[in-house]
Amino acid sequence: MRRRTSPRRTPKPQPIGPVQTFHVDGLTHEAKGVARLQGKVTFIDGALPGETVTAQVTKNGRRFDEAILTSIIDPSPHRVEPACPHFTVCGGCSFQHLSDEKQLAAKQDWLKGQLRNLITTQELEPLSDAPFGYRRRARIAIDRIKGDIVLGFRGKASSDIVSISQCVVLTDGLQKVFLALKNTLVNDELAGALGHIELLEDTKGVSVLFRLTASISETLEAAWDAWAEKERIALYWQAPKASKAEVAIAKMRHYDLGDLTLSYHPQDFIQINASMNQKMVAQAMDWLRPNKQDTVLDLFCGVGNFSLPLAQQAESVIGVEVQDSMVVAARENARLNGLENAQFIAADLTKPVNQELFKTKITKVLLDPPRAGAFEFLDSVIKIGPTQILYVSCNASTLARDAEYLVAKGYRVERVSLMDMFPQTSHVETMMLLHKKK
Ligand SMILES: C[S@@+](CC[C@H](N)C(=O)[O-])C[C@H]1O[C@@H](n2cnc3c(N)ncnc32)[C@H](O)[C@@H]1O
Ligand code: SF4
Repeated sequence: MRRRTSPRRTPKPQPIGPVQTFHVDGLTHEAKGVARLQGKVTFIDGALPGETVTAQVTKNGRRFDEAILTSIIDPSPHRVEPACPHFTVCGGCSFQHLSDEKQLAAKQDWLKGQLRNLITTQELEPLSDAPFGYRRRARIAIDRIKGDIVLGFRGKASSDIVSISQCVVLTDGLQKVFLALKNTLVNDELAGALGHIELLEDTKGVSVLFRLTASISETLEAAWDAWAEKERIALYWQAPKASKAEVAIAKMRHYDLGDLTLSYHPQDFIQINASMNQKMVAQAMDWLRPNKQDTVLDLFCGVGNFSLPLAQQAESVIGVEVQDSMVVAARENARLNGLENAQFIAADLTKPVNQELFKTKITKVLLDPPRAGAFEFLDSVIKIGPTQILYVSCNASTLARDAEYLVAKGYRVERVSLMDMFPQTSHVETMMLLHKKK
């Protein structure tokens, strides 16, 4: 069986200087302590503001140095014991050494900086939930290091795969299946044919997707199908070079959202934090307050995560999504939930706009784009002229760019919320409500 070649590795940083003492007075977005030595900024991974630490420089830059922490002389009162044994080496989390309260405060400070041209008197309204056990989807990397099979995530300081025995941000269901999988897989020939593994938990239970990089025998496949049945796991196989469409479409997944049920393909986008998703959708409904006078345009709608709750309250909803399979799922979701007032259009929102969108009088727009933002579609939104725009963003810098444009074209920022979808990581989600100026 042929094994894939490993991607080029970023080596672990090595000390290049003596151990020195630093006083830390700031924190970067990636949770690095900021200190100054003879006027030069040094970023120290693992150090917190207010601490006196010793560290060794690993990289000399023109404007700043980078260093690794060697000891903490005077710890911050906000330092906590990381809940995960892999925290210092795994790249998945960056904030487990800081109390939950201070993590949120650090994210708020950072977000205020990103949105400094947009928010003046508005408070950043926080939305948060459980700090651990929230992640219902994960991609597990697999590698062979010194002859041993390693399952885990990419490292903090290097691109090597770090072997994981427990991951406390995963849901309980995924933590259990990860352990069962790891114990069975490490000594099995399937490991040599895997590119990565995707774990997913939803209302239907747990599913595992094996992404193959080499073909395997029917006997091996049957043995793993039997394992999955015994563990009550839905198993998906993605053959080498197979597209998403070739992964058993018959076995759609589903998740509940309030009194709605949404089906989706296991490789479709869904929000990773289920309980925060419930809260986020509820907040969107509360801020937009759709009513029977409203036709709402839900841009980047996925399988209808916002469109369906909107359709329960608005006169009608039009969802737009680039992936045909998700548009089909969204239509099916509206039908299964008895919502006849939601229609879905397949369109690429970075390309010239679909004229169908301008035929109906749209009163409110919800935007939930990927990290690149929605800049290409903003002139069309302005032409549509909704009274309210609700922007949900996973990238504060593209949100700032897009919102500044909307403000320049006649909208004002009404409310902003920092949604802590991924506690322990530096990731920040934002919701912003804009109103058309009179
Ligand atoms: C952040 S997800 C939001 C999905 C949905 N609103 C939800 O809450 O589940 C962004 C969605 O935009 C879609 N998308 C990405 N690029 C797009 C484009 N150029 N045009 C339209 N949709 C796009 C993705 O397929 C994905 O479903
Ligand atoms: S992603 Fe999981 S394994 Fe990695 S540090 Fe976070 S909790 Fe630990």
